[in-house]
Amino acid sequence: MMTLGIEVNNLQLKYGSFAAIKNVTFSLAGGRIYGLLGRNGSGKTSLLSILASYREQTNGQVTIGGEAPFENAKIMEQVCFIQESGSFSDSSSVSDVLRLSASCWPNWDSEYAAHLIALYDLPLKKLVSALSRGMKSALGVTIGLASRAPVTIFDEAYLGMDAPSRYAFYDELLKDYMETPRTFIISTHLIEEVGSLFEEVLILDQGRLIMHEETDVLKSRGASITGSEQAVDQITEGLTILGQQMLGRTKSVTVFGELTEEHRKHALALGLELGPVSLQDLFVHLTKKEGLSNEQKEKASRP
Ligand SMILES: Nc1ncnc2c1ncn2[C@@H]1O[C@H](COP(=O)(O)OP(=O)(O)OP(=O)(O)O)[C@@H](O)[C@H]1O
Repeated sequence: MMTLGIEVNNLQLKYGSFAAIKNVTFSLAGGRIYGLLGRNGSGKTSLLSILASYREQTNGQVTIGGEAPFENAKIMEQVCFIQESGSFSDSSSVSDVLRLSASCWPNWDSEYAAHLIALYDLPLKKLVSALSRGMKSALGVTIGLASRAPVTIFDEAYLGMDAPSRYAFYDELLKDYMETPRTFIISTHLIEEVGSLFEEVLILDQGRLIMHEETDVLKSRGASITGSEQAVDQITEGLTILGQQMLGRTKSVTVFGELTEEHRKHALALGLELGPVSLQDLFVHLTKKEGLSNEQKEKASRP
C-alpha cells in the first residue's frame, strides 16, 4: 500500500473571530500510528476535519501525498475519517451504510468487514437510528478498519464501546496495521488504554501544537523513581515532580525533565529503581492550566 506523507504548515482555522487552530506546523512521514492528544476544546477535531477534507483552513497549507485535501476527490477516497458521533444517516440500515462505505473507499475489504461485523454482532437490518451508542461506535470502527484507507483517522471513535469491545478494537487495529501497514491517526482521552499503540504523539493545547515526538523519546522526558522514601526525597529535591505515590514504605515519584547522568548514578547508588514516565502523567503535566509557562512548554517540545 502506498504511504501518503502529511505536511501541515502554519495552519490556522478560525470559527468567526475565534482561532481554534493557531499556526500549527508538523510533518508526518506516514505508515505509522500517530496519537493526537489534547484537552477538551484544544482543537483535535478541528485539525482532523481539515485533514479529512471536511473543512477548509483559514490560513496555511495542508498536503496529503503532496496535494491539498479540500474538495480533492482523489485524496478524499484515500482518507477515512471516523468520528465518535458517527456521521451516518439515521434512516439508513446498517447494511446500507456498509454498502455506501464500500463504494466510497477503493481499498474496501469486504471479507474483513464481514469478520468485524461478526466480531461486533452488528445487526445488518437495523436502522442506524435504532442502534445503541456502542453499536454505532462499532459500526464506525468497522468502517474505518475495513476501508483500508491509506490514511485512517479515528476521532474518539470507540468511546461508546464497552471495555471488551474497545480492547477488541485495539487488537484488530494492531493486527491489521501489521498485515497492511498504513497511516492511523487516533485522537483519544483514554491515554492509558490506547497510549501503547502510538509510535508518535502530537499534543495540542489551546489550538497550538506543543509537542510532536516519538513516544519513546517523549517518555524519556521524564522518569519514575522508586525506593525508600528518604532516598527518593533526597534525589528528587529541586526536580519538577509530576506525581507521587506511597506503597507501604516504598515511595514512587514521577519527575519531569531528563535525569542527568550524575542523578542516575546517584539514584542507583542509593538503591533506587528508575523507570520511564507514563504518557498520561506527561500529558496531564504539559497541558495543565497553571502548569508550564508557554516558554517552558516550547522548551520541552524542542528535541
Ligand atoms: N463549528 C464551530 N463553531 C464555532 N466554534 C467551534 C466549532 N467547532 C469547534 N469550535 C470551537 O473550537 C475549539 C476546538 O474545538 P474542537 O472540537 O476542535 O476541540 P477538541 O480538541 O476536538 O475537543 P474535545 O476533546 O472536547 O472533543 C473549541 O473552543 C470549540 O468550542
